[in-house]
Amino acid sequence: MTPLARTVEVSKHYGEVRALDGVSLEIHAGQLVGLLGPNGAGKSTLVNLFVGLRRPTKGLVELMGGDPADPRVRQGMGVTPQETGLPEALKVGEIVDFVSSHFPKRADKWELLDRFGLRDLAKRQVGGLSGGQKRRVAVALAFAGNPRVVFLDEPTTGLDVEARRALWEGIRLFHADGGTVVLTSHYLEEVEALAERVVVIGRGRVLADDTIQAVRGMVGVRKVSLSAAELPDLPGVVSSEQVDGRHQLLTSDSDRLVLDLVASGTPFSGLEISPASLEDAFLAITAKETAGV
Ligand SMILES: Nc1ncnc2c1ncn2[C@@H]1O[C@H](COP(=O)(O)OP(=O)(O)OP(=O)(O)O)[C@@H](O)[C@H]1O
Repeated sequence: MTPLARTVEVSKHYGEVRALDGVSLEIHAGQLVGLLGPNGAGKSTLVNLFVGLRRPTKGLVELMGGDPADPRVRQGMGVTPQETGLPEALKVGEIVDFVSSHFPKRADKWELLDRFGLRDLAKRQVGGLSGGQKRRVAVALAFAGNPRVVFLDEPTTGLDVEARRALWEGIRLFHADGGTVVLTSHYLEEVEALAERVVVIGRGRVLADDTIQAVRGMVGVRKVSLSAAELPDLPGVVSSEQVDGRHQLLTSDSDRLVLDLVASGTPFSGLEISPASLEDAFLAITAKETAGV
């Protein structure tokens, strides 16, 4: 099956900065894909390449079998960039009319506003909206041309829990109708709530491309912290550092680590075990990858 969007061995450099490094990815029709990664991982760069806002330094990017910079190809695509500016003097309904008028297959305005819980704001001037309301309008606009595929770069940034859920619902409805969605996020919870497939990006590379369950297992590392003069080599440790005189070890099997530590006879104190942050988990995946595990 021809992918709806794909990159083949794509690299993108900004001067000395290598934002993407040999990324090959296929997005198929009907998929809801989450691009997950820490700050600076390359997620926005990848989205910008897919939607034709940037050109790759090396490699191939295709959207619906064509060049993403081609206006005919772009008609089938919707995007909400990470940062958007909306004309403050226009009303929400007017902006929807304005944007959808650029597309041959425009979405029904009221249906679109309902989908994203925006009907009550239709007659409000954008300049008077809260940051979260503006963000919801910006995301809804990605759907104004009845696209086949939408790219949403951190769609729920700055939204409270209720607004986030309303937005997720709008995205789910589009997907349930057969639409394809690619969204970026820092939050595993967000990707978990929406996506079936997760692509973990780190330092410009694809670190994992799997189901949400598999990625959750991969990032299910724990942080074991303790005080000890010196630690022996412990199996299963993916990274270790000293913070404020304490050892901090990341492992996917903290029970095993503690048993090995006790068995080694090493004196220690102040043992604490906590779930690792996603940031730590990414580091762990990166460390595994570097070690070729
Ligand atoms: N226009 C630019 N000029 C120079 N460097 C850039 C530019 N855009 C991005 N970069 C760099 O490329 C790398 C990847 O950035 P990118 O914005 O794609 O990451 P990201 O995963 O979207 O991060 P975030 O989650 O913080 O938005 C970073 O090191 C960033 O500083």
